[in-house]
Amino acid sequence: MFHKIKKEELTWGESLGQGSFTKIFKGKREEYIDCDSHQMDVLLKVLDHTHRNYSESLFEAASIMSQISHKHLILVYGICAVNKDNIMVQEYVKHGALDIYLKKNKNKSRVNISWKLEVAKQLGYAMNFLEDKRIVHGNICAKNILLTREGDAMTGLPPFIKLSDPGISITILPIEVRIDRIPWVAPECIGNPRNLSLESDKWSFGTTLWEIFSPGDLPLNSLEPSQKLQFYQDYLRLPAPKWSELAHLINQCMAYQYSLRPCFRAIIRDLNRLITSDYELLSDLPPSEI
Ligand SMILES: N#Cc1ccc(Nc2nc(N)cc(-n3cnc(CCO)c3)n2)cc1
Repeated sequence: MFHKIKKEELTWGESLGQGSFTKIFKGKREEYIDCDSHQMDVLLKVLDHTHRNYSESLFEAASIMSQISHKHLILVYGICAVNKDNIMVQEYVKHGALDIYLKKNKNKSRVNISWKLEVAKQLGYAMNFLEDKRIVHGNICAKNILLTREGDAMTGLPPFIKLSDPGISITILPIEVRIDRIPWVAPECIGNPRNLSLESDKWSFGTTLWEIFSPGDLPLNSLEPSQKLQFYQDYLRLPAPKWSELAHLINQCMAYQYSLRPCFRAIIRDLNRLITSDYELLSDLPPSEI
């Protein structure tokens, strides 16, 4: 399951925003290594009191991430559940969530094509690891990608990302939330969330690729819920990026027929082809032209 953390071990820091049904805070965790104490930066993900009924799902998310270890998966130290509070304690990732980082840096030369391809490839490695272990994540999106290292084009140091926990499972969330999460939630999961599978993670990966390469836009952000539903009923596609090979990979992942979606080994191979392809032609285009 997961390690139980005592409230006394934790010191609360600044609020860092919120996830779905959770608030996140920076914190410190006191821990004793060979009987002298160490203070470690942690991220405290607190379930909203109004959604205490979801605590089991938060614990399930913590448990899944605690059972596996991979360099591109977030490290979860454990859970602290005292009286009304349900808190997931995880490693503090220096640069926070990718969706916010992309918005803040959308015209910065640092966040260029090779930077984005490197991030996409690392996410592919994390997903391939989960696929090999038959573990469904269920909430792949740029908001759940955390940036450990920004990278530096000058020294050729690549960025480094970690995939966050999935949070409250889509399988217990109301239909309104599923519709609101179109186009990240795969079509087969809208009618019946129990269709959540390794294949639906591939769909979400495609949407996340679109996010990474869009200049900080949110896909279908301007659509009403009913229009989002119609988007799926009409088998529509996201606006294709100009880079046709990238558009092709996104559309393969976002195949309405889930058996046609490529495995992550194939996705990584295609990403490597994009990396070695003549994208130099593209790299002097402004990001919005990709
Ligand atoms: N300014 C700023 C700043 C904000 C956050 C962090 N660090 C951090 N570490 C984590 N382990 C998780 C998250 N996190 C962010 N958003 C979510 C909700 C969606 O998962 C989770 N952020 C660092 C700097």
